[in-house]
Amino acid sequence: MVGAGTIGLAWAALFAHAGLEVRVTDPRDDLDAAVDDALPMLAESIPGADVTALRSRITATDDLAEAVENAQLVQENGPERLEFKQQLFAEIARHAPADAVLASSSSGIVASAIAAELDEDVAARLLIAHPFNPPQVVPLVEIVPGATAEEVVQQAIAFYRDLGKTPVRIHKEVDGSVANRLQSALLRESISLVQQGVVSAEELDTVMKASLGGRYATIGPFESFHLGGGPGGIRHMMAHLGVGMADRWAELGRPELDEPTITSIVEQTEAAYGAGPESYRERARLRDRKHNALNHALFGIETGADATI
Ligand SMILES: NC(=O)C1=CN([C@@H]2O[C@H](COP(=O)(O)OP(=O)(O)OC[C@H]3O[C@@H](n4cnc5c(N)ncnc54)[C@H](O)[C@@H]3O)[C@@H](O)[C@H]2O)C=CC1
Ligand SMILES: O=C(O)[C@@H](O)C(=O)[C@H](O)[C@@H](O)CO
Repeated sequence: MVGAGTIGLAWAALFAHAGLEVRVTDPRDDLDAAVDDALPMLAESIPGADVTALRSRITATDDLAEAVENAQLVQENGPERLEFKQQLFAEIARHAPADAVLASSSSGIVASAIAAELDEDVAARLLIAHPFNPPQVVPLVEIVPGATAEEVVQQAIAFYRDLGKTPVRIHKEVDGSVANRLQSALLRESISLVQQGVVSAEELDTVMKASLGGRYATIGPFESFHLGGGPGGIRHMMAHLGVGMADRWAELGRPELDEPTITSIVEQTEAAYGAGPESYRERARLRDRKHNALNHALFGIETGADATI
């Protein structure tokens, strides 16, 4: 595990819960304390996890070479800067085994860009394995190959599936892959509606949770449109509502994320959900309890070898 921040520590707890020996490396001077401080809340959000058992499988070291020297898979969770990740993977490749899978959690940087200066055999082992925060709760991992060898892609998909995740292979490298692009589109319109005074930030969240949030946890956008068409399905929906929906695209907002907008969104969000470490812990624990209950309900319904959420 390279990088022990929000995502790296969460991955470390999940990997450890799966019985893996995890070596976490990060230059932060409070690395051991960061692991010890994060584990109780992480364990609480992983059904059946035990803090002591997790900690026994996690070794923290500021020596990257020591951390990756025997790794089967390296999960990189460093700062979201291309040059940084290029240098980091060059160093990882120098010390990790020649057959190690090299995965980056990156939200928007593509594997081809990270591997641009790396040898072909290293690029063939490098891919994006992008989680959604928090990785130990949200099922999705977007598997986005670059010049990655097919057997490495398959190895990675199997690894994250065995971890209990829902890996989805993305077939083309685009900034933000799929989930983040969808999230960006939604946030853009959300900010536009709040900026116009149509709803407050908290009211928008309620609209989302009371409609699309639950809907898209159970059926996706296309199945939803299909079922919305009744027996006529998506064919009827396209004829019936498709044109109106397309016309509305021209009306969607393009807000500027300028200082007044940022201030308004921040003030409304903090007024609704608090701010600071204590508030973060309280809201994050609530988030994780609700999402785990949802996971249990959804996975409990669709069981069997080909269960998909
Ligand atoms: N925070 C989020 O919601 C999500 C973030 N990601 C991605 O995960 C990656 C990490 O993001 P966060 O955990 O949020 O960032 P973070 O800022 O919480 O953690 C980054 C960590 O990298 C460490 N670091 C800096 N230089 C390093 C080095 N040379 N070697 C090892 N570690 C080093 C820092 O000390 C820090 O602990 C990014 O690529 C981000 O795009 C992916 C999904 C969600
Ligand atoms: O929201 C998430 O968990 C992921 O989509 C992310 O990659 C990050 O939050 C990212 O969107 C921040 O820009």
